[in-house]
Amino acid sequence: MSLPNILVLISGSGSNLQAIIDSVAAKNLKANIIKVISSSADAYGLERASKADIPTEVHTLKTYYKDLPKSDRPQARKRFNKDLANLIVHGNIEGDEDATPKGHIVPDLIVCAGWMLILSPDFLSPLEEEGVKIINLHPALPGQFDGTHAIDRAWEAGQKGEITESGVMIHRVIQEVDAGEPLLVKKIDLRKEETVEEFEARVHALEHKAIVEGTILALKEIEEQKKKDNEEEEEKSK
Ligand SMILES: Nc1nc2c(c(=O)[nH]1)N[C@@H](CN(C=O)c1ccc(C(=O)N[C@@H](CCC(=O)O)C(=O)O)cc1)CN2
Ligand SMILES: NCC(=O)N[C@@H]1O[C@H](COP(=O)([O-])[O-])[C@@H](O)[C@H]1O
Repeated sequence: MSLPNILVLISGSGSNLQAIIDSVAAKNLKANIIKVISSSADAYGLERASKADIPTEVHTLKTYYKDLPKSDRPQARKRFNKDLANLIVHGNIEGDEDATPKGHIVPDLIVCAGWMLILSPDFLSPLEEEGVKIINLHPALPGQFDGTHAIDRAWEAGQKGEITESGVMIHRVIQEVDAGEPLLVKKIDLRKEETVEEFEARVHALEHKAIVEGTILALKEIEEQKKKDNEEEEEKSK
């Protein structure tokens, strides 16, 4: 039985990518990491991937924005998303099916592990058509602090006594940011006496568990769906 293939999207340090790499190496997470794509050329996660002999690509928005007037940025961002989808589905940004590199693999699952750009329908729709599932790690509870700087926002709310708990979640990626169905939610208590750095360290430790468990859950769902599809095909062929 071949292992499922995952592609990881990152933008920064890649500590969650490292948790996935380590879990694959320990054969806890039974999957192939076929590629890491970073939205930043400076992401340390690229080094983590290279050290693990995982192919990497850099796909930066600023490359598309270069020398453009701000009024042209929406169109450039549309192109950025389309090209990223083509890169993942066809192995080239043009989407040229005749130029798909030999041995190119379309992932079963994309894991957003600190990918810090909102993915538009120009990306989501082609991947959905290809049957590729996408999950995201977000350091907050469902509906609590969508978007960026969630850890800082949770800590500040805790300091004000507005909340007593936060958490991390692995959720399906839909157009509405951080609003996709959660696959996994892990809660964490907020402590008044704690600095934001101390809280952040506890959140990251929780993330590193959640990203592995959430990826395993997503892959299990994919495998179960594939089995069901195969059974339906067999029924039809009788
Ligand atoms: N369509 C979706 N795209 C993404 C989702 C999602 O659920 N749906 N999750 C995010 C990850 N994420 C939080 O978990 C997140 C990351 C970044 C942003 C954001 O506002 N990005 C800005 C740029 C911010 C910056 O440069 O500091 C932007 O894209 O313009 C929101 C949520 C991944 N994508
Ligand atoms: N909204 C998305 C978001 O805030 N993602 C956050 O980016 C960090 C990536 O760390 P890493 O690069 O060390 O894995 C993580 O804290 C993750 O929750």
